[in-house]
Amino acid sequence: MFIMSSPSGAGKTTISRMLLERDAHICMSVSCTTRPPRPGEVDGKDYHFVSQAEFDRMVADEEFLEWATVFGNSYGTPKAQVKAGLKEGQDYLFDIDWQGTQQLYQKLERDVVRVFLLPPSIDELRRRLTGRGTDSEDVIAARMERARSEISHWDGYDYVVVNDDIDACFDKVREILAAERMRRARQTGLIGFVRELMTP
Ligand SMILES: Nc1nc2c(ncn2[C@@H]2O[C@H](COP(=O)(O)OP(=O)(O)O)[C@@H](O)[C@H]2O)c(=O)[nH]1
Ligand SMILES: Nc1ncnc2c1ncn2[C@@H]1O[C@H](COP(=O)(O)OP(=O)(O)O)[C@@H](O)[C@H]1O
Repeated sequence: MFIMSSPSGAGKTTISRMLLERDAHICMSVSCTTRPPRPGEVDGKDYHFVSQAEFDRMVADEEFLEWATVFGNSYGTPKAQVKAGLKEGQDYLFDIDWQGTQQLYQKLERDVVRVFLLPPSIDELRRRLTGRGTDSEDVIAARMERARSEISHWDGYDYVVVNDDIDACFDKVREILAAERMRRARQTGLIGFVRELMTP
């Protein structure tokens, strides 16, 4: 479970898309949200867009691995897809906030890798939010307001990467993923091979 969090606008979505395009072994954990779709967002791909009533039902029926309220909207990770995939060794990418990260870490610590992206500066963060052109000025102001408190949660992550140059940032994220895949505990497929090597 490869989690990427950042203050809104720092570049998680962009880096996630690059990773999904270039790494055939990881797929996205698609969250449910009550926020309305942005232009270009596809239901079932970017998010499952659901009503508040449907979200509340899913919470009551314990269908989420974790869920949280962000910017007044509800977001949650549906259990079913991820649990089944993990069992088969599938890697999942999560674009979730610090609250969700904490919940996943508490439940599934050994399977979790936590990466936090930082913007190179507060001014650049504002430029990116404005440049993205998806939010009104009020929403951007609220996201900027929240950015500082989100950044304060950076100590709940294993890795921190500054997203200045996009390609350099992407390379670093890929290196983290590659190294984490090489952890001995995750290479259970090598057990037979190592035994064979040790056999006199
Ligand atoms: N806890 C949690 N957070 C989520 C989930 N899905 C998205 N988020 C977070 O909700 C925040 C807002 O996401 P979004 O509305 O797509 O705007 P963004 O900040 O521009 O990506 C981001 O910090 C996401 O990482 C989820 O399933 N659970
Ligand atoms: N390294 C970068 N340099 C310049 N612009 C960037 C960079 N990374 C992302 N962006 C742009 O900043 C905006 C916000 O990025 P996005 O990936 O949507 O952020 P998030 O998902 O964290 O809210 C987008 O318009 C994106 O194209």
